Amino acid sequence: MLNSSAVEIHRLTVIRGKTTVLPDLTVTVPRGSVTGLLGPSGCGKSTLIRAIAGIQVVKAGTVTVLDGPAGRPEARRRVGYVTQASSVYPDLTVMQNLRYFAALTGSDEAAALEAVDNVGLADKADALVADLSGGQRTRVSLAAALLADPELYLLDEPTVGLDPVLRRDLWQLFKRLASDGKTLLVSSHVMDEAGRCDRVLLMREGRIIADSTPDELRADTGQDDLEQAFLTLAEGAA
Ligand SMILES: Nc1ncnc2c1ncn2[C@@H]1O[C@H](COP(=O)(O)OP(=O)(O)OP(=O)(O)O)[C@@H](O)[C@H]1O
Repeated sequence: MLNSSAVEIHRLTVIRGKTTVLPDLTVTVPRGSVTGLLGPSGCGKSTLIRAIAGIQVVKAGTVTVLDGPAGRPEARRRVGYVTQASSVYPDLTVMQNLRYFAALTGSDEAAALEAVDNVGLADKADALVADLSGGQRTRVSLAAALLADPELYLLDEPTVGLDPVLRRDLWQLFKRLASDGKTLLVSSHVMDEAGRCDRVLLMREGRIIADSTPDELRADTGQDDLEQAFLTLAEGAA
């Protein structure tokens, strides 16, 4: 039987340089839902996502992804990892990139066009990736990930710098993917994005200070505004 968690992390410790970024972190990510990883810049969100993607050296603890160790070759095919640093070819156009990724994944031209449309880049289909903004490049990477149709999406700040309409559209896309049974872990430092998630992990200084639904967060802190809820929790944790 499938484990109900797509990701299970037990007592993870990660040291980067001289800093203990994740001191002793235990958390799970439920399947078939959108989990937000929220917290201020530098709190360790990217490091945690890297550990789940299997590309982070870990000092101690275990990271189980889709019922096996993170980073094993079979898991890499089933996990779509979209980073802030774009992983597409700058000297190709958006569609040329997507055709390339479509060929790799056995998808067709229609699927490539649909992926470009899904990330709101139809009007940039013929633009060189080198000429796009950082947020647009991230979305080209996201479109490439969509073509691979992974079970688990690890999205590191996919909505950074986007206007409200595009942000809303992307969150609707994430919801659709989750309703198709995909698992999404989406990091952001914008607290109002927490309200769009099924579950929210609030991080501060390498620790999870809340693992909850948005409604539970509001009820537990007595704050309607999730930014205020975070501040209440952060003060309590300090
Ligand atoms: N290559 C590195 N070497 C040493 N320390 C690093 C390295 N990369 C990150 N760090 C440190 O690890 C900590 C966590 O960084 P991380 O990128 O995981 O945070 P984050 O929450 O994703 O931040 P942001 O929202 O700004 O991307 C920070 O204190 C950062 O300075």
